[in-house]
Amino acid sequence: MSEKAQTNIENAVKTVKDPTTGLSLGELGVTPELHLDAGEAEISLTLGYPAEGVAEELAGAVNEAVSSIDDVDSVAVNIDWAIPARGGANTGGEIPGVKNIIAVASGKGGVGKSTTAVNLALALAAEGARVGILDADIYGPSQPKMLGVGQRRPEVVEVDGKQMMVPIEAHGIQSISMGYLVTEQTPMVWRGPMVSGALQQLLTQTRWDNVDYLIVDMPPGTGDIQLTLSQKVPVTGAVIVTTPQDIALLDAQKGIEMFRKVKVPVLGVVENMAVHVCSNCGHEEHIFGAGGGERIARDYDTRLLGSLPLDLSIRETTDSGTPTVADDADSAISQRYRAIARTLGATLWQQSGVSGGPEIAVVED
Ligand SMILES: Nc1ncnc2c1ncn2[C@@H]1O[C@H](COP(=O)(O)OP(=O)(O)OP(=O)(O)O)[C@@H](O)[C@H]1O
Repeated sequence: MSEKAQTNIENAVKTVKDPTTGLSLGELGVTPELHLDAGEAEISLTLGYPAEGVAEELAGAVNEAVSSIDDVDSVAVNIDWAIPARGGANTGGEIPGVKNIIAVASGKGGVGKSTTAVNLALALAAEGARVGILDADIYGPSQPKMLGVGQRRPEVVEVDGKQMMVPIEAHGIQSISMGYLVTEQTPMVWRGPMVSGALQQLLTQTRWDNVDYLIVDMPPGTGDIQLTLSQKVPVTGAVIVTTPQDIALLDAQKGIEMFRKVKVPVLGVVENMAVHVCSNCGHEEHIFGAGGGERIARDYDTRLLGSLPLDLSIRETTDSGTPTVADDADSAISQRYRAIARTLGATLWQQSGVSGGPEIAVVED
């Protein structure tokens, strides 16, 4: 194949739009790898986010862009991904075996933060990433139940002379939780002082196995505990979960402001329980109000990553130990979680390397 045909192919591929970001592959900095043999073109693309759900669509678009080029008789497209490590935004140091840490937080309890965190973790895995989840909610750890692994105890192994916990695998993701370490009988008064030390221990003494994304299910609220955690943990970015009520949105704003103070980039907002679809007649109703997530994302110069409906199946599946995405990764609701997961991955990929990160600086009001 001529050099001209090769250049034409490269140029054509670079104009193709990535379905997740809407940006062209050229704008995303993706360089196609070409193997040309007579009229046969084999094109390999490596994205920086897990893209299982859109790989076929993207391959089709590349195929279409290239097949009309002179001298090209057949096209084969391979889509793959290699997730870069973006490092932490503060001085907590790296966590062995973890590339990116994403804190999932909410200003207020009960908005569905843990449900969103676990389904997001499973969605990232369904999209083709290696994922871990760390349940940092010491007062009400819910991940063991949501993942259906109850109060199991992690195995402890020695690595380089150090005692390390082996995460508990469930539905294809690695997990560690305060719930594996404390029992319901652990007195509440012990828990407060334990928080920061215990979390640090969970982070540094867990033998994460080659994780692209570690989702941290943060304790609810924006008090001192959360502030300390966001400073101690080398968080790459944060996701804020909110419901559309004004009161929840106000708390979500506090969450965004908290992460800003400690210079952790807010990757976006997830609006949970955004709309109720009647299971009898299909009527849609915004029982908690409409457009709140969009508004807060706009006001705070971040993005709405997506919305989830108030849906009985989310509660039933997640509360029974097989969260929505693990139950059926292709259902309409799972597709929503997966779209959020892709956008999240792509946002992190495109975030100019915060690796090494700025020095932590708490901005005083
Ligand atoms: N979109 C949804 N539709 C229906 N039920 C939901 C949805 N999201 C969460 N729930 C349910 O709401 C309850 C609270 O959710 P969850 O425990 O995730 O909230 P949380 O914000 O993490 O709470 P806390 O801050 O108290 O830990 C759970 O029973 C969960 O199954």
